[in-house]
Amino acid sequence: MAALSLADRVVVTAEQMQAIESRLFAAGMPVAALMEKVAGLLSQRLQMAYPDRTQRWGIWVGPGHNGGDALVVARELHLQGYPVQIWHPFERRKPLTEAHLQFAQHLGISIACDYPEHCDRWLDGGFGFGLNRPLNEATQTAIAQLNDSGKPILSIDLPSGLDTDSGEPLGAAIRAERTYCLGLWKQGLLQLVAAPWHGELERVDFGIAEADIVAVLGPVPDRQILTDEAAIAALPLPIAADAHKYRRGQLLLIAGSQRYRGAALLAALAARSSGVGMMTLAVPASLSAIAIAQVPEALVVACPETETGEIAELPIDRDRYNAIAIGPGVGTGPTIRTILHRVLQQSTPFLIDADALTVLAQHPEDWALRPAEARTVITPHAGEFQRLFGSAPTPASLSSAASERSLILVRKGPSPTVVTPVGASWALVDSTPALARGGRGDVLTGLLGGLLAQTDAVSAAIAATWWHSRTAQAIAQKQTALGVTPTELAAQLTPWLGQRLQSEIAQYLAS
Ligand SMILES: NC(=O)C1=CN([C@@H]2O[C@H](COP(=O)(O)OP(=O)(O)OC[C@H]3O[C@@H](n4cnc5c(N)ncnc54)[C@H](O)[C@@H]3O)[C@@H](O)[C@H]2O)[C@H](O)CC1
Ligand SMILES: [K+]
Repeated sequence: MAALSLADRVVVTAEQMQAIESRLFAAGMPVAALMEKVAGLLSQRLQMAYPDRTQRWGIWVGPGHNGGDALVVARELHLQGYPVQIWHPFERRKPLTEAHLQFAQHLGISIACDYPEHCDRWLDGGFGFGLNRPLNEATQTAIAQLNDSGKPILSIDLPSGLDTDSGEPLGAAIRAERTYCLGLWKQGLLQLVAAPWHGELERVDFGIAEADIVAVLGPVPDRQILTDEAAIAALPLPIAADAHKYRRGQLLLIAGSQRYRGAALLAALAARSSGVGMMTLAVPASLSAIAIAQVPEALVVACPETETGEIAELPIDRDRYNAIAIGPGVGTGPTIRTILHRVLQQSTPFLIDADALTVLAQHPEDWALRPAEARTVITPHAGEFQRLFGSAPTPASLSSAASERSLILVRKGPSPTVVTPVGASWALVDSTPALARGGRGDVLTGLLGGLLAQTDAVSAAIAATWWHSRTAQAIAQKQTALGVTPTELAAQLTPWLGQRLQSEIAQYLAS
């Protein structure tokens, strides 16, 4: 696998991108030359992706350099024989943008001040990382016209209107089919709130020197992209030659209730795929027969159950586990809280999800039971995060939750993100919306729990997040998004990883 450059991995705020850009300019790179280079690369990409020269391109041009980029692309597309229509509904513009607008006019490209109909596709060069205040009404109307046109929109750098750091629309935002992020990943694009707007994400590398990135972000940047490289390194592979089932990790998975039987099975099947050495599966007694039938390698503990079919108590006396996971389908009754208390007080690495998170959200004082040095992982979706911490998951709220509670946190949803107590984070860029489906969280919990028994908590979180999202993407590619059932996901984890690691496995066997 080719080593990735720092530019592939880092995530920046608007301020950081501006600081990096300023270093390039101060070192002698002319602003116009950089725009020419970046927009030239983008224009080549667009010509490759959209070779049909009968299709008319609409180019929405804003007042700043995002608009300048769009004008360079407009010029190149025009010169390559595409019909091009510019729309520039702004009175003022930066000098470089003005120069490109004049040149476009000189070339005879049609420039409209009012919304032009009859474009087959739009390029959004309205605003990029320079957007610094809410959009006025006229611009919001322009964005609505573009979004309502029904034509595909491709955004330059960011969908216009999105805040570069938070990913929130500042009044309105372009709903892009694809966003070509320029140079470095912008933090806002990787936030949950940005998901409805950015479409497919693609980065256009333009060769920013590592020294300039390091000068602004430091040698080990806090916020990183969750790359294949990082995830594969985080897997508990290769397995040591002296491995023994007890040394390969022992997991206690506490899951299921009469009401939610499937959750326990999905989690257990996924845990099995993690390669965990031994799994003890604690379920209500009435589920034990089906659990043994489905996951014969698990040591199934049939727990006494409450009247409502939840686990009443945990008939396990020794703590010999490398990790404990609780949550999928356990229910939220008082006995679950008692079990949670017991596990919280131990120092065993602990993964808490689903119903168990609901119980904790109802009793935040229970967090105090956790020893400070113990590793705790939680995997909330946005709603669970809101209930637990009282705010939507944002870069700031995620890192303060992780540091205050000393948590390794996996924020589920689009661009799932792993956050650590010391403020490091890894965001997966292109997850699949096909994962938004009941039961997928149970699969993630099982997989992560199994990995947690074998490796450190941060590695387990990184590896599980990547593994389960990438497997889902592979299923969606073959069987459409409709085919990404949690059952199929659990079943495909191992085959997909085997296929993905074929070259690594061959190298390992040859060595
Ligand atoms: N990163 C790089 O190295 C390169 C970036 N390029 C492109 O340039 C934009 C950033 O350009 P900038 O001029 O700084 O900002 P914008 O184009 O996003 O727009 C700023 C422009 O708009 C005004 N403004 C801000 N907010 C509003 C508002 N709400 N309503 C109206 N006007 C607003 C502001 O005053 C400015 O005049 C980056 O995204 C890239 O696309 C380079 O071309 C290549 C290298
Ligand atoms: K844009």
